[in-house]
Amino acid sequence: MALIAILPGDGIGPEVTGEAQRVLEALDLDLHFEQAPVGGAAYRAAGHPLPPETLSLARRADAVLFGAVGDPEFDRLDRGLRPEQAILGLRRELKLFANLRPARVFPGLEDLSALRPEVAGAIDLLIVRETNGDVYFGEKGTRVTPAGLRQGYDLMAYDEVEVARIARVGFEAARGRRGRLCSVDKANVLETSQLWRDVVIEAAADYPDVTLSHMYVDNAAMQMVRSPGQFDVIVTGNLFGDILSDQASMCAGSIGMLPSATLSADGKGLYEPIHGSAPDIAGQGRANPCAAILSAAMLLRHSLRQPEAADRIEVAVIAAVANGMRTADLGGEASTRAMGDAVLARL
Ligand SMILES: NC(=O)c1ccc[n+]([C@@H]2O[C@H](COP(=O)([O-])OP(=O)(O)OC[C@H]3O[C@@H](n4cnc5c(N)ncnc54)[C@H](O)[C@@H]3O)[C@@H](O)[C@H]2O)c1
Ligand SMILES: CC(C)[C@H](C(=O)O)[C@@H](O)C(=O)O
Ligand SMILES: [Mg+2]
Repeated sequence: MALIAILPGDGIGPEVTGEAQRVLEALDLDLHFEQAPVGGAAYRAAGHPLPPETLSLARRADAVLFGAVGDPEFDRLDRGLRPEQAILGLRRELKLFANLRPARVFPGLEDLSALRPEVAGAIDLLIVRETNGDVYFGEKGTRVTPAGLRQGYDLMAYDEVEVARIARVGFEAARGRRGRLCSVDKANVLETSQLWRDVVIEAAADYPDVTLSHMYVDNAAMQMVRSPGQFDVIVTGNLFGDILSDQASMCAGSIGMLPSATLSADGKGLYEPIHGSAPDIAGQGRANPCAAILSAAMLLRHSLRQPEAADRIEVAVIAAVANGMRTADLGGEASTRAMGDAVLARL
C-alpha cells in the first residue's frame, strides 16, 4: 500500500486537490491518504505555515499531493511565517530540486491559447525548473545603505553541483522526448548564468544524442510566443522557470491546465498545479481542477511507477475537455465538482 500525503493548503487548493483525490480513489490502486494543513491554513491552526507534523507526514509519504498556498490575510507577516514559505520549505527540506512543468495545448482548447492561431497548436514543451537554489534561497534581508536608504537584497547563487544535476534532468528528459534541450539563462549579464552555461556545456558531453542550445531569458519569453514549436525541453533556474511556466500556461490555454512534479535525487516527489491559491475565486467552486488532477497523474507516473493508471487519468481529462466541459477559465460555466465528475465518468 502506498501512502499519499494530501496537503490542500489555501484558497482553491482544497477545492482542486479534493477532485484530484477523488480521481485517485476511483482507480482502486491500494492507496492510503493522510491529510495535513499547510500554508495559511496551518498558520491559523498551528502558528506555522509548515508545522513539524506536516513536514514529517511529507517525509513519511511515498508521494505528496499539494494544492496551493497563499492568503492575502497574511501578506504583511514576516517572510518566514508567510504561507508561501511552506512550499519553499518542502522543496528545500525534501531536496526537491527538479520541477517538471509540461505545457501543451489540449484538443479543443486551441482557441484559448494566447498565441496566434497558426502557431497555437505547436506548443508542446517541458520546462525543467531548478527549485533548490537561485535568489529564492540565497542570503536575503533588508538593511540601510550608507546614504540612509532602506535596501532589500536577495543573493542569486548557483554552485556547479546544483547546475550539473538539473542539467542532467534536462538532458534525460530531452532524450525521452524530441531530443532538444534549450538552456535558458542571462549569461550576458549574470555571473550565475555564465557558470550555469559552462556547466551545462560540460554535462552535454554525456548526451551526444541531445541537441543543446542556449538562449537568454528575455529572448526565450519572446520566442515562446513567436514560435513555440522550436522548444522541446527548457532547462532553467528557479526564478526564470517560475515566470516562463506561467507564460507557457497561457500559451497552452489556461493556467488551470498545467500540472507539475518536483522530484529529488532519491525518488521523492511532490505534485502540484503550477497555479496558486487564486484568492479572487476561492470558495466559489469555480476553479479548474484539471491541473491538480493531471498532477495526480504525474504522481502515479513518477513516484508510484503506474504509467497505465497515469495514462488513464490523462486520457480522461483530455476527453472531458474535448467534449466541451469548460470551467470559467476555459470560457464555460462548469463547476470544479462538475469537471471532476466529467473526468471520473471517463476514467
Ligand atoms: N505553488 C503554490 O502554492 C503557489 C503558486 C503560485 C502562487 N501562489 C500564491 O497564490 C496566491 C495568489 O497568487 P496569484 O494571484 O499571483 O496567482 P494564482 O495562480 O493564484 O492566480 C492567478 C490568476 O489565475 C486564476 N487561476 C489560478 N488557478 C486557477 C484555476 N485552477 N482555475 C481557474 N482560474 C485559476 C486566478 O483566479 C487568478 O485570476 C499568492 O499568495 C501566491 O504567492 C502559490
Ligand atoms: C508560491 C511561490 C513561492 C511559488 C514559486 O515561486 O515557486 C509559485 O509561484 C510556484 O510557481 O510554484
Ligand atoms: Mg509560480
